[in-house]
Amino acid sequence: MHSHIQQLYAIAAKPSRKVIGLMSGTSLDGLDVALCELSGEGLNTTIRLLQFCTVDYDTDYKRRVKAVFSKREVDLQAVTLLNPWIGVEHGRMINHCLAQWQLNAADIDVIASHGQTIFHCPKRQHNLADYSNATLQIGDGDHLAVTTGITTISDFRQKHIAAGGEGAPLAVYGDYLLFSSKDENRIMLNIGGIANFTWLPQTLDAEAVFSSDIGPGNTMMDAFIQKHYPGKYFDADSNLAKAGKVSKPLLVALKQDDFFALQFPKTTGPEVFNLAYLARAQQRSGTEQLSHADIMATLNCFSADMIITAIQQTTAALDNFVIYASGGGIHNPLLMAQIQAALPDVVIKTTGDLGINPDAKEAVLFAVLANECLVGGKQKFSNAREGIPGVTMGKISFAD
Ligand SMILES: Nc1ncnc2c1ncn2[C@@H]1O[C@H](COP(=O)(O)OP(=O)(O)OP(=O)(O)O)[C@@H](O)[C@H]1O
Ligand SMILES: CC(=O)N[C@H]1[C@@H]2OC[C@@H](O2)[C@@H](O)[C@@H]1O[C@H](C)C(=O)O
Repeated sequence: MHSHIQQLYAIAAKPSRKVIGLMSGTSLDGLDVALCELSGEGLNTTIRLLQFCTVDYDTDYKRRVKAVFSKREVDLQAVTLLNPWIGVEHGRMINHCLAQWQLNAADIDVIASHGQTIFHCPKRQHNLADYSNATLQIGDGDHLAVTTGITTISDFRQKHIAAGGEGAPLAVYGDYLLFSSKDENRIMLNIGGIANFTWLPQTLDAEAVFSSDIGPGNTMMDAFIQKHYPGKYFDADSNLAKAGKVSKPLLVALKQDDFFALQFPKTTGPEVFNLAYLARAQQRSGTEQLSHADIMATLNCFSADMIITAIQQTTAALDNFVIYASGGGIHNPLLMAQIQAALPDVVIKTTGDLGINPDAKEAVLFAVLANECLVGGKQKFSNAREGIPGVTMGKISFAD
């Protein structure tokens, strides 16, 4: 047996594994690094979040990635150069975290890397008969493995697409395994650049659970701030949005998109929900002259309303469910207040109440997927009807 396969075998046979989960999302704010200890597999998975940090991207990093991020036309050389460059940069960031945590590469069993999505394109978006659902994450796993000296599992989304899914959201796989409960119906709501949710009925019925994107979370608000307030990245504490007034005509126009009429599950990204989308809605509604504050108030309300509608559609016949929120949007007080006001009887907690720091939740998800890649498979979780194939995801890169 090759020593690398032997090493994987040994890791899989351990009573518990130390996995670093990585997530770099659509907000491009930083790399979320979650050191997890996992044991078991499938519904018997147990996890402890040992360490978490977000390594902020500097202006130069953001500029490089933004040059190719969610754009139809880019410099192909830039994409080719960024693929290994991001792998190495993420590797260096992990090395920095390990030093801070006073750990060595040898203390870690595997890294689980999401990479950086630069384009997400389900079939209904490109509409080209010869092509399937497609998504592209860069930040190559081999470069991460060599830079850190740690076996790396990466590029999780391609298998999902190969097996019939849209490549996202993958949250359902981790949420179902970690957060399903016989005691209550749960909505796991993640408000990142794009908002998504997982429905976890207390029946634990694998055929009924699903996750779906909802629409914009922070992405349009962030893009607006970055364009009009150079040097700022988001509307801290919703201060600008709070100073404005929601424009009803603009809000109505923003909600007019075929995406919202589609059944769950569905996926989207900043390729759709961006400043061009806002400009078209302003033009249609004759609201080009609105103040920045009014536009931000309206974008905030747009994100909140679509989240509220998605939750109401999913839980229509139920009043006993709890929302567990995560993602950067939970730090946006106006957004959260609007959701709570529309669902006054619903308890909104965070994944912190379930032992997982809400800022770390997505990085933790990839650690769970890596654990499933190594030791899972006995618990066949799938729902082909909902585009949730029962497959193992991730590609393995060795460090030498
Ligand atoms: N204090 C705050 N006030 C308002 N918004 C905030 C605050 N802190 C964070 N945010 C929002 O959270 C965003 C970061 O969210 P997060 O890290 O979940 O994004 P992501 O992981 O890139 O997203 P995705 O889930 O789409 O991949 C920021 O860009 C900002 O919009
Ligand atoms: C293609 C892609 O990177 N999608 C992300 C993005 O960020 C939020 C939402 O859009 C979600 O669909 C997904 O990430 C999470 C981690 C997921 O797959 O569950």
